Amino acid sequence: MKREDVRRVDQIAIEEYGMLGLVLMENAGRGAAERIAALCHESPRGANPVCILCGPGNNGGDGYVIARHLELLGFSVHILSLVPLDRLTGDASANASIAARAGLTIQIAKSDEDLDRWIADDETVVDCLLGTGATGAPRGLYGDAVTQANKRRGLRVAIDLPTGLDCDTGAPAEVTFRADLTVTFVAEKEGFSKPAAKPWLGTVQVVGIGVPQALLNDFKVA
Ligand SMILES: NC(=O)C1=CN([C@@H]2O[C@H](COP(=O)(O)OP(=O)(O)OC[C@H]3O[C@@H](n4cnc5c(N)ncnc54)[C@H](O)[C@@H]3O)[C@@H](O)[C@H]2O)[C@@H](O)CC1
Ligand SMILES: [K+]
Repeated sequence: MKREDVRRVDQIAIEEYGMLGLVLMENAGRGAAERIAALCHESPRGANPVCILCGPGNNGGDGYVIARHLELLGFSVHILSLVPLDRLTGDASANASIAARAGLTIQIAKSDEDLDRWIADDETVVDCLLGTGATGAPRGLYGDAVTQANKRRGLRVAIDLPTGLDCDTGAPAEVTFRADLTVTFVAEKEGFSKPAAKPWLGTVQVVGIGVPQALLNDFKVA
């Protein structure tokens, strides 16, 4: 599915079907947390604790939901946000605020040194940095975070798509998150089928976010 179409599905679910963005994000985050937990339990590299890297948009918002559900599933979780929480908006801000009030550990990384210090070598790293709203190669601290994550020995899980991968063309940026598992929402993104994308995706699992079948049919999603 093309980036534009998958974003339209979210938009139509909200604007025409009256679904709440928060509900879609909850479904996305909960589904992803369950897949991450299953992977950690079955893989010898599946470490607990889990480090969740959160970016500025709704992909970051998914990360706060994932953290809350992983804690409920018995994981020790910490969140590294690349932006101060007061810069978040909408559903991402709401979920960050819930996570903060719930006492989840949230650190704000301001430099490459922070990232180096705070991402442990053997923990599972979850990439909620950039999703379908990304344009171009990861800039600044986003590139640094991907580089640091790729150096670690633990499992890596990308949420919706690996940061740095162009989801329409499948072309990786010079710095692209190298996932063992990509949990993607609604449908596989168009670029995932391209040979260039394969080394960055790992196993791909699709998680539904609860939008009605009628809407999926309009976009020819099985
Ligand atoms: N209601 C919805 O729309 C839903 C969205 N979902 C999640 O939301 C994601 C899309 O969220 P957004 O549209 O907020 O987009 P992103 O979360 O991808 O964030 C986009 C923002 O990141 C920054 N950015 C863009 N390119 C960058 C680059 N190359 N380097 C550094 N910073 C960059 C810009 O500030 C941009 O506004 C999806 O991938 C999915 O994970 C899910 O929660 C399901 C529901
Ligand atoms: K991501």
